Amino acid sequence: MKTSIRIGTRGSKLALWQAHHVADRLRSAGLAPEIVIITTKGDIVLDRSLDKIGAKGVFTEELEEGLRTGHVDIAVHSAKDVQSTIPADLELLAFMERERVNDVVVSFDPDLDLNRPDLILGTSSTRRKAMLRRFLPQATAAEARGNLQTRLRKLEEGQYHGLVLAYAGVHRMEYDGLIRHVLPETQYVPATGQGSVAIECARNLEPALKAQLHAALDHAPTHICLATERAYLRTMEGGCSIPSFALATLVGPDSQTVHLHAGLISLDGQQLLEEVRTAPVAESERLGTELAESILGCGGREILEAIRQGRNE
Ligand SMILES: NCc1[nH]cc(CCC(=O)O)c1CC(=O)O
Repeated sequence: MKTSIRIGTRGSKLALWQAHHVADRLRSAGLAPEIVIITTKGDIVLDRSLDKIGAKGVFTEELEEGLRTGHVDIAVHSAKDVQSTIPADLELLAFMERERVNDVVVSFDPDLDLNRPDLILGTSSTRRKAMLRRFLPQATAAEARGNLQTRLRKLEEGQYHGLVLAYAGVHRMEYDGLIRHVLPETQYVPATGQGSVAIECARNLEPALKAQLHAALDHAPTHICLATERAYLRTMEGGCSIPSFALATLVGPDSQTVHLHAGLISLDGQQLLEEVRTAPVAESERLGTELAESILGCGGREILEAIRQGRNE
């Protein structure tokens, strides 16, 4: 069996951190990893917000093409950026152990007060914008696209008082010193997959190699949680640009119960639909699907329809 593994990744600093994290694990498992940088549409189109370029797969398509042609053996993604349904000839082989899931506010102002009346917070996520409108109605949510470094430069230039970002990315880039507030995950529920790294491969990759990669990279509890959240997202039919959220955790004496907190918020923050349900681990995907069906049936469909109509104007 071959031991050299070509790892496909985007070229951003965060993506490269993740690819190196994978490479380290593979080396420990006796494999010889090599990192191959592949540029995606999401890296090139920086002047429009994600919901306008059609967020579906903007960070993944070119990587997936590399898996098909055999140019790379595996592709590394932030799990949050992976579409809810992936092409039939590809599979998600592993989810790596999840980081703290929270959103955080970073700022150069050590005393940043989230309740100041003129607060401007930068974010590019529809979920975060909607949540800010609801939970911090006095604040202005301003568009902040680009990679972490670009956003921090805009922050430094004074375009915002703070940025709302995933703890995971901030921590991986070693900007922990700028974290002023950790937003509670029970209120600012994170996006599906936030904080985990996903490994994708072609279905027809050599089975023994797949097994070895899975053993080296997969974290079983994270995998269960992500499968639950992804089943939720798939049923929500939205991709990453709709303001849905889902956080699964394992609870109970033997971590044999999945606890799912998920929902949908209207863009103006006025309507928040959320539910908490639990199920045995063996029924985790059904839990995700059923919770999504419940949200859709209790007004979620109308929220999604309103968002779609707004976008098409
Ligand atoms: N959509 C961009 C993106 N994709 C993954 C992360 C951070 C790492 C993670 O959530 O795993 C980020 C930046 C952010 O949301 O602040």
